[in-house]
Amino acid sequence: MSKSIAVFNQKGGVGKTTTVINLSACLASLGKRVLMIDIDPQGNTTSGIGIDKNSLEYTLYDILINNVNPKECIKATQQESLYIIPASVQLAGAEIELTSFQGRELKLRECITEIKKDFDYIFVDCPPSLGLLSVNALSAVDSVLIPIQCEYYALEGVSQLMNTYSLVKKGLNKKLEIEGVVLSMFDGRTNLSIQVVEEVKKFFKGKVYRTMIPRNVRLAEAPSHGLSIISYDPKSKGAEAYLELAQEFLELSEEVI
Ligand SMILES: Nc1ncnc2c1ncn2[C@@H]1O[C@H](COP(=O)(O)OP(=O)(O)OP(=O)(O)O)[C@@H](O)[C@H]1O
Ligand SMILES: [Mg+2]
Repeated sequence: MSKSIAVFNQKGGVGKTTTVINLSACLASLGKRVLMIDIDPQGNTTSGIGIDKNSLEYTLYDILINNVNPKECIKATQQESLYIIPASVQLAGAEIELTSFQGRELKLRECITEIKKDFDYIFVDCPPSLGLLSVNALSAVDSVLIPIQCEYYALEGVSQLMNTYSLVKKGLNKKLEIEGVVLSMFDGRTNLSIQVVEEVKKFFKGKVYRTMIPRNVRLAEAPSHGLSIISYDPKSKGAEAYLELAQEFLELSEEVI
């Protein structure tokens, strides 16, 4: 069994990268083989897991543009069973260079098809845009995981997000599903957070994970040490939450397959 998931929301700073790194690390700690693919030119997943973006021989750019074999680009991380295809700022150029390619929306799908059987889960960290890199991600995966930040305007942009999802599902990737919606940066002391939870649940019906990720300063600190939260501070509230999310994710995703 093998599943690929795009972590997608075109709104910036909602917790996509934090979720990719920490959910992947938790799943790896539970014995799964996990690959993260960084398709964001910001390269936050790459640096956040401790990889120096300036010392890379190959990145995702080389797979998409130079036809380098994906297997050559997979790097091990400090954690057992956790791997990454890194990104560099070169990817920003890929968005433009790809436009002249035939099958430009399907380059990442070709990549994932070649390596899928080597992993239990593949998570793709999308950039905060609806451009060609995000379309590549949505066209390549089995499902989409949507992080939503518990703040005012949380649902702003969700209709464009769902529109892009529907267009890709209708055209390029008919099997695409919604994996789940995760509420991030939750603060149970504020009415606003509680109100956002209600609204999001109303909008996404049964798709919202029971586990919510609290606002936790340790989660914000971990990437500057190049570590996931379970390596940086395994006793923190953030680590507890992502471990619980990993367990819930496993229960639900293995049910669907
Ligand atoms: N639960 C949390 N508690 C505290 N800080 C958090 C939490 N989740 C994310 N952050 C912080 O909020 C900022 C945005 O998070 P993150 O980078 O994961 O969002 P993103 O959606 O990937 O952003 P972008 O759209 O720029 O790629 C980061 O500085 C991150 O460390
Ligand atoms: Mg990010």
